[in-house]
Amino acid sequence: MRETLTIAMPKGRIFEDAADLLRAAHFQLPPEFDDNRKLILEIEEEKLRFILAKPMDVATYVEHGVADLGIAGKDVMMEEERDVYELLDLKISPCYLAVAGLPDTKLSDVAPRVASKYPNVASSFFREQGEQVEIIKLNGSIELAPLIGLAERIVDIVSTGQTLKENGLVEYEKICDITSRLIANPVSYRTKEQRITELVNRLAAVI
Ligand SMILES: Nc1ncnc2c1ncn2[C@@H]1O[C@H](COP(=O)(O)OP(=O)(O)OP(=O)(O)O)[C@@H](O)[C@H]1O
Ligand SMILES: O=P(O)(O)OC[C@H]1O[C@H](OP(=O)(O)OP(=O)(O)O)[C@H](O)[C@@H]1O
Repeated sequence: MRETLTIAMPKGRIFEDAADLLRAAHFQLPPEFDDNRKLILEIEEEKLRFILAKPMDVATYVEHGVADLGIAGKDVMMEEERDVYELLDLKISPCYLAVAGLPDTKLSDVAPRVASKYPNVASSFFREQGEQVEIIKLNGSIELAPLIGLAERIVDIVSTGQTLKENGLVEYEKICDITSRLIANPVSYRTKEQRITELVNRLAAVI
Protein backbone atom coordinates (compact mmCIF):
# COMPACT_ATOMS: atom_id res chain seq x y z
CA MET A 1 0.00 0.00 0.00
CA ARG A 2 1.28 3.51 -0.85
CA GLU A 3 2.04 5.53 2.27
CA THR A 4 0.68 9.05 2.64
CA LEU A 5 3.09 11.95 2.07
CA THR A 6 2.58 15.00 4.29
CA ILE A 7 3.54 18.38 2.81
CA ALA A 8 3.75 21.59 4.87
CA MET A 9 3.30 24.97 3.20
CA PRO A 10 2.33 28.57 3.99
CA LYS A 11 -1.30 29.61 3.61
CA GLY A 12 -1.00 32.64 1.32
CA ARG A 13 0.48 33.22 -2.12
CA ILE A 14 2.72 30.13 -1.96
CA PHE A 15 -0.34 27.97 -1.38
CA GLU A 16 -2.09 29.48 -4.41
CA ASP A 17 0.96 29.16 -6.66
CA ALA A 18 1.68 25.62 -5.42
CA ALA A 19 -1.95 24.61 -6.08
CA ASP A 20 -1.60 25.88 -9.68
CA LEU A 21 1.64 23.91 -10.06
CA LEU A 22 0.07 20.73 -8.64
CA ARG A 23 -2.90 21.10 -11.00
CA ALA A 24 -0.51 21.58 -13.93
CA ALA A 25 1.14 18.32 -12.85
CA HIS A 26 -2.34 16.66 -13.04
CA PHE A 27 -2.95 16.26 -9.33
CA GLN A 28 -6.74 16.36 -8.82
CA LEU A 29 -7.14 18.99 -6.10
CA PRO A 30 -10.61 18.98 -4.50
CA PRO A 31 -12.59 22.28 -4.55
CA GLU A 32 -11.93 22.81 -0.82
CA PHE A 33 -8.35 23.67 -1.85
CA ASP A 34 -9.63 27.02 -3.11
CA ASP A 35 -11.31 27.93 0.17
CA ASN A 36 -8.41 27.15 2.41
CA ARG A 37 -9.57 27.87 5.96
CA LYS A 38 -8.88 24.26 6.84
CA LEU A 39 -5.38 23.66 8.15
CA ILE A 40 -5.19 20.07 6.94
CA LEU A 41 -6.20 19.18 3.38
CA GLU A 42 -6.05 15.74 1.81
CA ILE A 43 -6.03 14.36 -1.71
CA GLU A 44 -7.15 10.82 -0.95
CA GLU A 45 -6.52 9.38 -4.42
CA GLU A 46 -2.95 10.68 -4.46
CA LYS A 47 -2.26 9.80 -0.82
CA LEU A 48 -1.17 13.38 -0.15
CA ARG A 49 -1.87 15.47 2.95
CA PHE A 50 -1.15 19.22 3.13
CA ILE A 51 -0.67 21.10 6.37
CA LEU A 52 -0.90 24.89 6.27
CA ALA A 53 1.45 26.86 8.48
CA LYS A 54 3.22 30.22 8.85
CA PRO A 55 6.16 30.55 6.41
CA MET A 56 8.83 30.39 9.15
CA ASP A 57 7.17 27.30 10.69
CA VAL A 58 7.14 25.18 7.52
CA ALA A 59 10.77 24.10 7.92
CA THR A 60 10.12 23.36 11.62
CA TYR A 61 7.43 20.81 10.74
CA VAL A 62 9.71 19.25 8.13
CA GLU A 63 12.78 19.23 10.38
CA HIS A 64 10.78 17.46 13.12
CA GLY A 65 9.53 14.90 10.61
CA VAL A 66 5.79 15.55 11.13
CA ALA A 67 5.80 16.69 7.50
CA ASP A 68 7.83 14.67 4.97
CA LEU A 69 8.08 17.60 2.58
CA GLY A 70 7.58 21.34 2.68
CA ILE A 71 7.31 24.31 0.36
CA ALA A 72 9.10 27.40 1.63
CA GLY A 73 10.55 30.61 0.25
CA LYS A 74 14.33 30.72 -0.15
CA ASP A 75 14.20 33.80 2.16
CA VAL A 76 12.96 31.60 5.01
CA MET A 77 15.57 28.93 4.25
CA MET A 78 18.35 31.53 4.25
CA GLU A 79 17.23 33.04 7.55
CA GLU A 80 17.39 29.88 9.67
CA GLU A 81 19.74 26.99 9.12
CA ARG A 82 17.72 23.77 9.06
CA ASP A 83 18.45 20.09 8.91
CA VAL A 84 16.41 19.51 5.73
CA TYR A 85 17.21 18.73 2.10
CA GLU A 86 16.36 21.23 -0.62
CA LEU A 87 15.08 19.08 -3.50
CA LEU A 88 13.74 21.43 -6.12
CA ASP A 89 13.45 25.10 -7.06
CA LEU A 90 9.73 25.32 -7.83
CA LYS A 91 10.22 28.82 -9.33
CA ILE A 92 6.90 29.96 -7.80
CA SER A 93 6.11 33.08 -5.70
CA PRO A 94 9.09 35.02 -7.06
CA CYS A 95 10.30 38.12 -5.29
CA TYR A 96 13.61 39.49 -4.05
CA LEU A 97 15.25 40.72 -0.88
CA ALA A 98 16.47 44.30 -0.92
CA VAL A 99 17.83 47.09 1.24
CA ALA A 100 15.52 50.11 1.22
CA GLY A 101 14.98 53.36 3.06
CA LEU A 102 13.84 56.97 2.73
CA PRO A 103 15.44 58.79 -0.21
CA ASP A 104 18.55 60.83 0.62
CA THR A 105 19.01 59.49 4.15
CA LYS A 106 22.70 59.57 4.99
CA LEU A 107 24.01 56.71 7.06
CA SER A 108 25.50 58.06 10.26
CA ASP A 109 29.07 57.38 11.44
CA VAL A 110 27.70 55.29 14.25
CA ALA A 111 26.24 51.92 13.20
CA PRO A 112 23.05 52.59 11.20
CA ARG A 113 19.92 50.80 12.35
CA VAL A 114 18.46 48.21 9.99
CA ALA A 115 14.95 46.83 10.61
CA SER A 116 14.04 43.43 9.17
CA LYS A 117 12.00 40.27 9.52
CA TYR A 118 15.24 38.56 8.41
CA PRO A 119 17.84 39.59 11.04
CA ASN A 120 20.34 36.85 10.10
CA VAL A 121 20.16 37.57 6.36
CA ALA A 122 20.46 41.31 7.02
CA SER A 123 23.35 40.87 9.43
CA SER A 124 25.34 38.60 7.05
CA PHE A 125 24.71 40.95 4.13
CA PHE A 126 26.09 44.02 5.92
CA ARG A 127 28.96 42.01 7.47
CA GLU A 128 30.03 40.85 3.99
CA GLN A 129 29.94 44.48 2.86
CA GLY A 130 32.18 45.37 5.81
CA GLU A 131 29.53 47.66 7.28
CA GLN A 132 28.71 47.69 10.94
CA VAL A 133 24.97 48.00 11.58
CA GLU A 134 22.51 47.52 14.41
CA ILE A 135 19.79 45.03 13.47
CA ILE A 136 16.26 45.52 14.78
CA LYS A 137 13.97 42.50 14.36
CA LEU A 138 10.37 43.21 13.34
CA ASN A 139 7.63 40.74 12.41
CA GLY A 140 5.82 42.66 9.66
CA SER A 141 5.01 46.12 8.25
CA ILE A 142 8.78 46.61 8.01
CA GLU A 143 8.29 49.72 5.83
CA LEU A 144 7.01 51.56 8.92
CA ALA A 145 10.45 51.57 10.55
CA PRO A 146 12.13 54.32 8.47
CA LEU A 147 8.89 56.34 8.38
CA ILE A 148 8.70 56.67 12.13
CA GLY A 149 12.42 56.87 12.82
CA LEU A 150 13.05 53.38 14.19
CA ALA A 151 15.70 52.60 11.55
CA GLU A 152 17.57 54.23 8.66
CA ARG A 153 17.33 51.15 6.45
CA ILE A 154 15.15 48.07 6.06
CA VAL A 155 15.88 44.65 4.57
CA ASP A 156 12.64 43.26 3.18
CA ILE A 157 10.89 41.38 0.42
CA VAL A 158 10.06 43.33 -2.73
CA SER A 159 7.65 41.92 -5.28
CA THR A 160 5.83 44.59 -7.30
CA GLY A 161 7.59 47.47 -5.49
CA GLN A 162 4.17 48.94 -4.67
CA THR A 163 4.63 48.93 -0.88
CA LEU A 164 7.94 50.84 -1.12
CA LYS A 165 6.43 53.33 -3.58
CA GLU A 166 3.26 53.96 -1.59
CA ASN A 167 5.32 54.64 1.51
CA GLY A 168 7.79 56.97 -0.22
CA LEU A 169 10.73 54.59 0.18
CA VAL A 170 13.47 53.76 -2.35
CA GLU A 171 15.46 50.64 -2.98
CA TYR A 172 19.19 51.02 -2.27
CA GLU A 173 20.50 47.55 -3.10
CA LYS A 174 19.15 44.21 -4.22
CA ILE A 175 20.39 41.34 -2.03
CA CYS A 176 19.16 38.26 -3.93
CA ASP A 177 16.32 36.74 -5.94
CA ILE A 178 13.89 34.51 -4.09
CA THR A 179 11.67 31.65 -5.25
CA SER A 180 10.00 28.80 -3.35
CA ARG A 181 11.75 25.50 -2.75
CA LEU A 182 10.58 21.94 -2.16
CA ILE A 183 12.30 20.70 0.99
CA ALA A 184 12.41 17.23 2.56
CA ASN A 185 12.98 15.64 5.94
CA PRO A 186 16.20 13.59 5.57
CA VAL A 187 14.70 10.46 7.16
CA SER A 188 11.53 10.65 5.03
CA TYR A 189 13.75 11.10 2.00
CA ARG A 190 15.30 7.71 2.69
CA THR A 191 12.23 5.82 3.90
CA LYS A 192 9.79 7.22 1.30
CA GLU A 193 12.30 7.70 -1.48
CA GLN A 194 10.21 6.20 -4.24
CA ARG A 195 7.11 8.28 -3.47
CA ILE A 196 9.14 11.46 -3.08
CA THR A 197 11.05 10.90 -6.33
CA GLU A 198 7.78 10.27 -8.15
CA LEU A 199 6.36 13.59 -6.84
CA VAL A 200 9.58 15.48 -7.63
CA ASN A 201 9.54 14.13 -11.20
CA ARG A 202 5.91 15.08 -11.74
CA LEU A 203 6.55 18.62 -10.49
CA ALA A 204 9.89 19.01 -12.29
CA ALA A 205 8.15 18.15 -15.58
CA VAL A 206 5.88 21.23 -15.34
CA ILE A 207 8.21 23.87 -13.79
N1 LIG B 1 5.19 40.32 -1.90
C1 LIG B 1 5.60 39.31 -1.13
N2 LIG B 1 5.58 39.45 0.21
C2 LIG B 1 5.95 38.46 1.02
N3 LIG B 1 6.36 37.25 0.60
C3 LIG B 1 6.40 37.05 -0.73
C4 LIG B 1 6.01 38.05 -1.65
N4 LIG B 1 6.13 37.56 -2.89
C5 LIG B 1 6.58 36.30 -2.74
N5 LIG B 1 6.76 35.99 -1.45
C6 LIG B 1 7.22 34.68 -0.92
O1 LIG B 1 6.13 34.15 -0.20
C7 LIG B 1 6.54 33.70 1.08
C8 LIG B 1 5.41 33.87 2.05
O2 LIG B 1 4.45 32.93 1.70
P1 LIG B 1 2.89 33.19 1.80
O3 LIG B 1 2.60 34.58 1.29
O4 LIG B 1 2.21 32.02 1.16
O5 LIG B 1 2.73 33.14 3.34
P2 LIG B 1 1.54 33.56 4.29
O6 LIG B 1 1.11 32.36 5.05
O7 LIG B 1 0.51 34.32 3.52
O8 LIG B 1 2.40 34.47 5.22
P3 LIG B 1 2.31 35.81 5.96
O9 LIG B 1 1.81 35.42 7.28
O10 LIG B 1 3.76 36.29 5.96
O11 LIG B 1 1.38 36.70 5.15
C9 LIG B 1 7.78 34.49 1.44
O12 LIG B 1 8.60 33.74 2.31
C10 LIG B 1 8.40 34.74 0.06
O13 LIG B 1 9.28 33.68 -0.27
O1 LIG C 1 6.65 44.82 -3.49
P1 LIG C 1 5.25 44.50 -3.02
O2 LIG C 1 4.46 43.77 -4.07
O3 LIG C 1 4.54 45.68 -2.49
O4 LIG C 1 5.39 43.42 -1.85
C1 LIG C 1 6.25 43.61 -0.76
C2 LIG C 1 5.53 43.67 0.54
O5 LIG C 1 4.86 42.42 0.77
C3 LIG C 1 5.34 41.85 1.97
O6 LIG C 1 4.55 42.16 3.05
P2 LIG C 1 3.26 41.30 3.45
O7 LIG C 1 2.11 41.65 2.56
O8 LIG C 1 3.62 39.85 3.49
O9 LIG C 1 2.98 41.83 4.89
P3 LIG C 1 3.87 42.01 6.18
O10 LIG C 1 4.21 43.46 6.22
O11 LIG C 1 2.97 41.59 7.28
O12 LIG C 1 5.11 41.14 6.08
C4 LIG C 1 6.73 42.47 2.16
O13 LIG C 1 7.13 42.42 3.51
C5 LIG C 1 6.52 43.87 1.66
O14 LIG C 1 5.96 44.68 2.65
